[in-house]
Amino acid sequence: MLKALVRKSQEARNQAYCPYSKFRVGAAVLASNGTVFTGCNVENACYTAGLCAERTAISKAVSEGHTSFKAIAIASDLEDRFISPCGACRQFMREFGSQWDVYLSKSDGSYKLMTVEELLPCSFGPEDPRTGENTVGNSKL
Ligand SMILES: O=c1ccn([C@H]2C[C@H](O)[C@@H](CO)O2)c(=O)[nH]1
Ligand SMILES: [Zn+2]
Repeated sequence: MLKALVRKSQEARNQAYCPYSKFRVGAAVLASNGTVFTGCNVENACYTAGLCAERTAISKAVSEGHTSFKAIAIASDLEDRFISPCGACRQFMREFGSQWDVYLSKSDGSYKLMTVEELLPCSFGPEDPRTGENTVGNSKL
């Protein structure tokens, strides 16, 4: 089951579009209803416009109506190190909760399990901004 999610992230890695870094990354996110969405990194000649694999996969899921997730697996070609998501991806995951699982894998498919909370402690999330009709700026009326 989780091995299967890691395998799907490895398959997605094959689609990586990374002519600049040549660093292939794949991700597979498991929605709460059991559907899996995959993604790869998508780089751009304007380097800063590039997308990470994790955000590609999560955006595919959200754009098809899924905002509740059980787990995400991430794969790279690193042999001796577990791939570790960048800060932007950690925050992107956290938008959809802190208590879900992140499988960080090595190229041989071995993995380390961490929660979003462990990857991004003391986080800022959707519950935090106090905006809306009963507030002015940051002050609750
Ligand atoms: O967790 C990660 C780390 C890096 N990358 C991508 C971004 C860029 O395309 C390349 C090199 O940083 O790898 C990901 O997609 N996910
Ligand atoms: Zn990232």
